[in-house]
Amino acid sequence: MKALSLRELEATARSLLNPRIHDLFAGGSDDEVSLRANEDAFARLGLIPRVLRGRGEPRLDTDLLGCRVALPIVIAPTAFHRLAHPEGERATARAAAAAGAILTVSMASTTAIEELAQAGGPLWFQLYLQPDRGFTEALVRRVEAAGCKALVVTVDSPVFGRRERDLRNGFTDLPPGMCCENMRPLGPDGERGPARPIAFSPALTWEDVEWLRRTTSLPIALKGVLHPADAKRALESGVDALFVSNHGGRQLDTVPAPLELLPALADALGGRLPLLLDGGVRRGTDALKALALGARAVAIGRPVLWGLAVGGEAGVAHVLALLRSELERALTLCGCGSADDAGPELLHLSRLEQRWRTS
Ligand SMILES: Cc1cc2nc3c(=O)[nH]c(=O)nc-3n(C[C@H](O)[C@H](O)[C@H](O)COP(=O)(O)O)c2cc1C
Ligand SMILES: CCCCC(=O)C(=O)O
Repeated sequence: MKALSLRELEATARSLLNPRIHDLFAGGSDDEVSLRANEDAFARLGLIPRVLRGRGEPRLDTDLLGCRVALPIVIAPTAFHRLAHPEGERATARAAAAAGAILTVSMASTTAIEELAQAGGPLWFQLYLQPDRGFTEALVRRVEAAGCKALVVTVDSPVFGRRERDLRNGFTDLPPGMCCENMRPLGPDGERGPARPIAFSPALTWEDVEWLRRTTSLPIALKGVLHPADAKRALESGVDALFVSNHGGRQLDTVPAPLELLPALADALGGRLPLLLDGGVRRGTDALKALALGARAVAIGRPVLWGLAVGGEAGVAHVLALLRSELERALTLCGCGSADDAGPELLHLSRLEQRWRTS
């Protein structure tokens, strides 16, 4: 029986997964305050529909960083898909391609980027800038050659978050036979060396982003920019988009939900950069709320892992199909013909917030 919602799918995945793997996917850092905040923020924000607008069937297709996509829902980068299903990222890539959705391939993907490109769908590649610029540049060339359409540079990880579930469970490394395939340097004959560990560096600066800007002509999105002052700084570095994200509550704990930070970031940027949002998106109404507050698209992390765990490619296809139909229904119920029709007037802001936003 197919799950009727992402919540049902999550429960099924939990019953199927090894508890250590489930915790690795589900967990957040420290007290998991941010993890809980992400979903709560959507539940707390109400929608007030418009009626009798006659907009017909809503359209979901849009442009994201030069890619024409069938829906404003992107697959966020998540590590280690082969821990969820033997076909791992290959299954995810096929489901994304069939749905016309972008897959953001994690730097910690357990499948090589060249294999994922064979699925034929649009791919973005997530990068942790490595202190070894030579390695980073070689990886950028590799993902360019594989046909990736953008780089998503994660900037919220100057050090890895402390995930107490993994410490308790003793999860330290991938099992034998699995590694971060894109961390294996390619030799001159195309043979792959042993995988390097991913470095998380507190020494990175905007200059490193500007170096990357000079090094590639691919569009660059920065993932994990949350402060309006950093959003403005990002404009100067020549990047093309921002992911408003607290890394699914896995890095700095007690960071508010991205949904709550979105309005201030949208105000600071005044439309000069497209914003994507991830963290806690589990329903079409969640996606609609983010779009109404100014996001161009949302991204989903854990739901894809639940889909993979339950049904491999078909499971991920089901996740995308559920969210797609829920978003269509939510737009229709709000009297919107597309995301362009969805603005903050659909949101039930408290009196206090209304006063703040109009002052
Ligand atoms: C198991 C797991 C692995 C992740 N791996 C990465 C990663 O390799 N790189 C990255 O930038 N973000 C990573 N993230 C964060 C996601 O890209 C995304 O920000 C987050 O999962 C969104 O929240 P959601 O899971 O509530 O949808 C990971 C998240 C999870 C749950
Ligand atoms: C070395 C793997 C990094 C994955 C990651 O970013 C996460 O688990 O949140």
